[in-house]
Amino acid sequence: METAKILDGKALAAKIQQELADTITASQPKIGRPPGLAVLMVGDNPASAAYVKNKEKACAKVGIASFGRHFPTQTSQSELEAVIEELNQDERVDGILVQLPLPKHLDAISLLHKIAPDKDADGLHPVNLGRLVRDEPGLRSCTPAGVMRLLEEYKIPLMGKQAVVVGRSILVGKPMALMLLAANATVTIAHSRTQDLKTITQNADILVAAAGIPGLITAEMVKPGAVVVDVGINRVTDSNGKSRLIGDIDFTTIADVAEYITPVPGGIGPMTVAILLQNTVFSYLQTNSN
Ligand SMILES: Nc1nc2c(c(=O)[nH]1)N[C@@H](CN(C=O)c1ccc(C(=O)N[C@@H](CCC(=O)O)C(=O)O)cc1)CN2
Repeated sequence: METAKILDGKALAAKIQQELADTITASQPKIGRPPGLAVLMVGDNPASAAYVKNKEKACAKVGIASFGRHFPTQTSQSELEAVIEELNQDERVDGILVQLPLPKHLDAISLLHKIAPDKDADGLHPVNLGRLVRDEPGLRSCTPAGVMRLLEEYKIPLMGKQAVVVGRSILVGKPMALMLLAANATVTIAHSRTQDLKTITQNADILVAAAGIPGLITAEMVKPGAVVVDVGINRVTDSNGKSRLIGDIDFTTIADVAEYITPVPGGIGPMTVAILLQNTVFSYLQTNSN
């Protein structure tokens, strides 16, 4: 087998961002304001701070106004709920998201419930997850929707294929499985308690690694010719003290087995941000459609 073809999320994300910028330029004179996104960040997690900065930079690039707020670690649940309620009422704001993970004393799920479903830029509100379960239009979770968009761009067939999702988080694993199912794949979800993971992954035509465990998927766990999507974003420190980002798969060896593969960085990460912007513009256009 030749070396796998790269599913280039960075290039596709740039294309989506350009399309969104054009849509905003065309719509803004009629609507009278730009789309707005509010990213709420609590505490000082350096990775989260970098992702939030990245999201705000991407917003500025396409013409989305940022209404982000940064709160100290000790902020209470009720203070955050009040801010979300205020943003729900703010007509300049089309999308709201709470950057995850949150400090331990906060209940993320109950905060997500407070976001107005039509401003739920992350697609994590129960109403939007329900719409996904029922195959109805709605705001979709950014990372899995980014995976689907990338597979579509490269015309990867999904109908009737065996898809295995490793990971069952509400952010990625569960919505990912539902989206693959909606595309008529036969879906298996594996997780930390799965026995004999290798036997399951070896059967996958489409393998999505979203377990948050660096290098979990190795070449012998991959079916020759499979499409391997790496959702992992793990920062590790080399023996020489240098920090770098790696995914959940052993990229170098799997590239010799798979037909398509996503890199980290440059794969699903940029797609997550592109879909977030897309969700915000979708809400903006929906709100102002009459
Ligand atoms: N509320 C949310 N919280 C979190 C989400 C999310 O979708 N919604 N996902 C992750 C973090 N994340 C976005 O928030 C995210 C992570 C990584 C990237 C990205 O573009 N990564 C680059 C590399 C960046 C680097 O060098 O560090 C890449 O993969 O090429 C974007 C978004 C958890 N929290």
